[in-house]
Amino acid sequence: MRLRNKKWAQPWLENHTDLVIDQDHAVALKGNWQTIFAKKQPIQIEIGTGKGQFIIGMAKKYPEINFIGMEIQEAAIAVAGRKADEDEAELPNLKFIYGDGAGVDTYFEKGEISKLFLNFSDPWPKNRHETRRLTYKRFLKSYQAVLPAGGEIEFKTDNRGLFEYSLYSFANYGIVFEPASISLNLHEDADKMVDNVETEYEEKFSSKGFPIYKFVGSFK
Ligand SMILES: C[S@@+](CC[C@H](N)C(=O)[O-])C[C@H]1O[C@@H](n2cnc3c(N)ncnc32)[C@H](O)[C@@H]1O
Repeated sequence: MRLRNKKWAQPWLENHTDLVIDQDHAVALKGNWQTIFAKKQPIQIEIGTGKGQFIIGMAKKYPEINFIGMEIQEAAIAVAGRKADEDEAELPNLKFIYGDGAGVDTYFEKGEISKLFLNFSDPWPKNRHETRRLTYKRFLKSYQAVLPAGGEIEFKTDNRGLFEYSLYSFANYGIVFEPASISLNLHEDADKMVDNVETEYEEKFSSKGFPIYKFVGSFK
């Protein structure tokens, strides 16, 4: 997803550095993320948060967890941040990082994050772009570096090719597959939908009748 540049984005981000943290500040916070939240509680992150619908929904639903949405595109992170800022709910358990998911291990210490979400990541279907996929082994290595042993990764997509590739990538990396952790049509699975928080892409594709694939696994 490429959003058009937005003139207001850069000045807005400069005025909201307490909510949307830039890469330099994120590196400086390594090991001390609890200090910027109102309450000391587990931190979960989404990489590629887009316009923020999922992470804002999670922050509302689970006030006992701190959430961070990470996004590489300026226009998208500004839309997400502004949406959270203008929401009628106070969300002291939500922050954003304007940064690259590849650098996640430069922002967090091992165990500082308890769970990681990847939602509708860009599929990069050409073989020569494999290294850009957020489920490529280089990314998995950096996720493992910030999660505790047994830390979970949750992945949703509408893209069957990316899903198949990612299952191989997870298995090759040694991510543990729990029983019943794979869904090939999430929205037809009432049990798994109970706790589901929809993303923008999920809403768009599921409303057109496309199946949504979901994987939950954990690092050793
Ligand atoms: C297809 S959109 C999905 C947005 C949202 N998660 C959803 O499900 O509606 C993928 C998002 O991932 C972001 N992204 C891609 N590579 C990234 C990276 N290396 N680090 C952080 N964000 C990234 C893109 O800029 C884009 O906003």
